[in-house]
Amino acid sequence: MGSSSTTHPHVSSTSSSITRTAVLASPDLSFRRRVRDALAGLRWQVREASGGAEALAHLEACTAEALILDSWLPDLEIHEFIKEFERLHPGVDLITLDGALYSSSVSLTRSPRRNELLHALRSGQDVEAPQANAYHHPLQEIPEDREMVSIPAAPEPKAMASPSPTLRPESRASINLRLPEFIGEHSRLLEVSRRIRLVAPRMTPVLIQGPTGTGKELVAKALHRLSSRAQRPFVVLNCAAIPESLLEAELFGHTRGAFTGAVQGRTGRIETANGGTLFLDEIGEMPLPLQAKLLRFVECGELQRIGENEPVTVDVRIIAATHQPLASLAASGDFRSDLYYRLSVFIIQTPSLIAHLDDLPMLAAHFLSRLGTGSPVKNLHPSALGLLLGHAWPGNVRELEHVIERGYILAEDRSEISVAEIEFGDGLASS
Ligand SMILES: Nc1ncnc2c1ncn2[C@@H]1O[C@H](COP(=O)(O)OP(=O)(O)OP(=O)(O)O)[C@@H](O)[C@H]1O
Repeated sequence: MGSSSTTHPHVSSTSSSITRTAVLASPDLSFRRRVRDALAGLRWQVREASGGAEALAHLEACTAEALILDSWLPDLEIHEFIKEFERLHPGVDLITLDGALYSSSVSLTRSPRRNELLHALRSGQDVEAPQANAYHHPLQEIPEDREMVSIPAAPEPKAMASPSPTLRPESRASINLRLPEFIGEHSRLLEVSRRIRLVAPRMTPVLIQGPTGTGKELVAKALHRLSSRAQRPFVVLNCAAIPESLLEAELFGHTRGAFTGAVQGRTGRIETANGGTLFLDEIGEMPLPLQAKLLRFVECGELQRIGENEPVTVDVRIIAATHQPLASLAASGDFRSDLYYRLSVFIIQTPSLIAHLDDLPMLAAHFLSRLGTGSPVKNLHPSALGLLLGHAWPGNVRELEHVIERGYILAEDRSEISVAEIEFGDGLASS
């Protein structure tokens, strides 16, 4: 795409006929294309990756001399990605874009290729001279021997909620790193991320099982975000929150006058999710007669709105979640076993907080830093942390999130949350 065959004026004779390879990891397609074009003129071959797993796969498959890394990756937590990269590929140069200033800076290992790459990146983005050491890099763990220079902003700001690229099925998914939104390093949590990466690009139905507040909805959203359906709707239906009498109409939709009170027609959640993902939360609460109708839809992709004879074809990926032992319910006849087998082709189990209690300090710090946005971050006094570590956590991570928020508010303008500010779900102060 528009690559130039002329040598860049800023680049010396180091630009030879030899083709070198750089891996470029960024979810931003237009940024990748700009950098690729800029480097092509300097005989750099660029292998593009939309996520971290794909970048690691490229690095394994080719002899790359540099990795150019965006400030955010959709599938891997960036600090851990960098650590893994440096462990596996110590000889490969790393260029990182600064997230805080929005890609206005890069850090780069010192190497003979440094100037050439920098000039190429700048030429692709039409910028001024570099300003050495002009910013504070947000990635604390980047070694200090990396030089900081400025390049212009390229990618658009990325938020977790924004559409992100699909993981290609061939992306290496078995790497033992977590997705950015999952805080914690316990092997059971890493397994959740691994499974999400493996199954997200596929149509396979997924059943998410785990106690309340363990991140089942977080898993469903990540599956959608990393699928080819990411730009299409993600629709949630909590089967426990809607009265049984209304659930069918909510799911399948109805025509005007289909039943008493149906003063106008309504599109059901399945149709609303067309092209995207339908997340059926608390599927174990779905009444048996409705399970039969859902099974029909799962089997043939057709549904009938209440009051209408013609079936409608809808294309949705179904993700279901439950805190109940669905296999036991199916065995006892309280849940349709045929539907159970249809929905549970791939199971992701979210662990209770007690099962990964070592992650509690990290999770608490994460929630505190989120609460501290725009104001000084508060810390937990060691005795308050000890109290948290001794709690049973029936409400899991959600309960922790709420306990931290209460403590944060109760600590008023103090920078430390003490034992006195730790209140568990019963609302009683701990002391
Ligand atoms: N590993 C984690 N890292 C960061 N946040 C988490 C993690 N696990 C859960 N959370 C947070 O905990 C809260 C509860 O998560 P979520 O709603 O996904 O749980 P759930 O299992 O679906 O709960 P329920 O069964 O009650 O619907 C959310 O704010 C979510 O972001």
